[in-house]
Amino acid sequence: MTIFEAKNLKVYYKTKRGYVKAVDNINFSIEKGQVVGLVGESGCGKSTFGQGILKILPPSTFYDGYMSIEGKNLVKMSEKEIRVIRGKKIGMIFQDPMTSLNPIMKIEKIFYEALKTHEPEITLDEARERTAKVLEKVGIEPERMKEYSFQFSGGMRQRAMIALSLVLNPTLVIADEPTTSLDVIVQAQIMELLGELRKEYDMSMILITHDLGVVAETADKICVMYAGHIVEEAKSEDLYYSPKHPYTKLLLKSIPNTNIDDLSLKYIPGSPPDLLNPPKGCRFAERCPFKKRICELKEPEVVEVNETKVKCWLYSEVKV
Ligand SMILES: Nc1ncnc2c1ncn2[C@@H]1O[C@H](COP(=O)(O)OP(=O)(O)OP(=O)(O)O)[C@@H](O)[C@H]1O
Repeated sequence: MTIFEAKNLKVYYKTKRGYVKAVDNINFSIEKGQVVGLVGESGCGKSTFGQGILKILPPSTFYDGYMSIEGKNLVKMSEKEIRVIRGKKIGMIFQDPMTSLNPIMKIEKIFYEALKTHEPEITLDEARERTAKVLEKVGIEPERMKEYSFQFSGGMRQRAMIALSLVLNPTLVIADEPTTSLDVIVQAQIMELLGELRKEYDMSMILITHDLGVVAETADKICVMYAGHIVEEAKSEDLYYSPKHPYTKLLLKSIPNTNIDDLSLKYIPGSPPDLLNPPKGCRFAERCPFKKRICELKEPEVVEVNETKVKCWLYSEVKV
């Protein structure tokens, strides 16, 4: 069952110099219980997509196309309507836990406030009970709800934010770089926790990261974003073992490994195009080692190759 989908979705920032086309005509879907990784270099539009789903971007942001949660069109929803969805239907986990965990409120108060927004009748005792349960699930002793988030370690704070995103039992959770600020060991623990919770709650999760290595084990499907477009969409193992788009291939090569003898390329030369004025052809053409003439002239369509969707002229039937 499809939980969330986007069709020809555009999310543009309005600036004095024009529109920044951060999410430009993307198609995306996520099924119940599925984890979808959204990966790509910094600035490719991942966070814009994640935050655009919840419409927590500046009020001047332009939305067009279609996106829906359980069939309800979010593009057309008013701020009042979307407030009912935020937290309750769609939860969000940010890179910096302080975005959600107000440092001057005790943990229990933060959870109480979140619950009250959607369940105004809830009592403090009921909220405490629900908070205790969900804190336990993420490995935090319930008594610690009496503390402030600054008394927690980085990993614990991240766990508390995950608990906060789960307390309303949302259908979809969007996790935006949930482990970037943590050390490698804690990073692995948090990823493991997210994997366990996803099974237990049968929730769908969009996992946003610049690091393909992070989503390797957790995601069922991976979407690779480049300059506002999704350029490849494939099952995780297909993406790793049989990448199609030249950008995905380079991205995989740039994953750091522990082999000190391997001094091969660890970054992709060049930089992404300006999204105020993106090129009319393929947006990756300028950096692509396999560039053909058509690539700079015309935007490629998305084609399906062995169940992988790829937006690249190399796979097109059209001979040029
Ligand atoms: N408020 C804003 N106004 C104008 N442009 C913006 C705004 N926020 C982001 N952008 C631009 O939109 C594009 C996409 O940014 P976004 O943060 O979504 O990328 P990202 O892939 O999530 O990168 P990162 O991993 O660095 O967060 C970038 O070109 C960025 O400069």
